[in-house]
Amino acid sequence: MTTLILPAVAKLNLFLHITGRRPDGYHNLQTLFQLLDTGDTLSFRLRDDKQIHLACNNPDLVNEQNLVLRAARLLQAHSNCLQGCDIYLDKQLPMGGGLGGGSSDAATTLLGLNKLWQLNLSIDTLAELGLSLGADIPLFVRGYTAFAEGVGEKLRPIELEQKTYLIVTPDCHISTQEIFQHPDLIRDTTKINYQQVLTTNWHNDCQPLVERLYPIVAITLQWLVEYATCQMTGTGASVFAAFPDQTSAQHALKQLPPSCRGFIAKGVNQSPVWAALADTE
Ligand SMILES: C[C@@](CO)(OP(=O)(O)O)[C@H](O)COP(=O)(O)OP(=O)(O)OC[C@H]1O[C@@H](n2ccc(N)nc2=O)[C@H](O)[C@@H]1O
Ligand SMILES: Nc1ncnc2c1ncn2[C@@H]1O[C@H](COP(=O)(O)OP(=O)(O)O)[C@@H](O)[C@H]1O
Repeated sequence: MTTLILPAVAKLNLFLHITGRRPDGYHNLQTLFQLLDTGDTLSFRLRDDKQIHLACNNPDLVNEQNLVLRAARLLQAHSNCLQGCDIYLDKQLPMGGGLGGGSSDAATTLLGLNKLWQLNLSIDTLAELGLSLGADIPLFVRGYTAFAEGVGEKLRPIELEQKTYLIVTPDCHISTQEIFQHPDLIRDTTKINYQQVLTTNWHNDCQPLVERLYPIVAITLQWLVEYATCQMTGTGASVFAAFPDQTSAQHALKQLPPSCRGFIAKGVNQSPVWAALADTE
């Protein structure tokens, strides 16, 4: 096998509870990660030399900070691999929107190159490598909808109804770091256990602060709530609502405020990257 084309799907945080702050400044959280069926696509082509090249439909994303390149270089160094690759990233997901696109791209890169370079590293090892690059990456490496604790790396799979979601991203960029460092962030929510996940009050502790700092997010939620119960994902700026079917989601999407991007996606219990990897066997 010398080429591989794999999806890198988005996630939603159906709830995001912040339960404390660790000595290293990171926050302990409890979150319900819902994987979606929609996202970016990555193509990998094997090289016989050690070079790793990235191309992308958005040229601004071609730089050493891109999580795809960082993941590829980390894996190559970790495994002392003598091969390289050409990677093409077809970027479709809004960036910095709380949808985990960058993390998902990184996870798909780890999974894809583990296969292409025939490294046979375990999923635990790939998840650990991923965690050193970002808190959300283990989720996408493991590839199942999950209840998460710790910084989001302690994952327990959970089967959820596969609902249709409308995801709306207002035109603003929110830094995850800014929100976590803010003195007014709610960081003392009572912990729940796995048995309480489906019955607890689903909310996002970052949402009140983000609505205050970025009024465009509050306005977007006010627009969406006219159609369905809605919430913010991650540290924003994207918001989402579940709809009973595709038609009603389409109806709301057609009325989207001009400054927003929106798309419809289905919740899935397993990441499509696993089916795509299985197809290559
Ligand atoms: C909170 C979540 C929920 O999904 O938000 P989104 O990024 O998706 O919006 C994620 O776990 C974010 O994951 P990720 O975006 O990978 O965060 P990282 O790069 O690891 O961290 C960015 C910065 O946020 C802060 N941070 C992040 C995660 C965490 N549990 N506590 C923190 O305090 C740290 O200051 C860190 O330097
Ligand atoms: N492949 C990538 N796709 C998107 N963003 C990336 C990528 N690599 C690095 N980044 C950086 O990571 C930041 C967060 O990206 P993303 O994962 O899309 O958002 P979030 O963490 O809010 O869900 C972006 O603002 C960008 O600077």
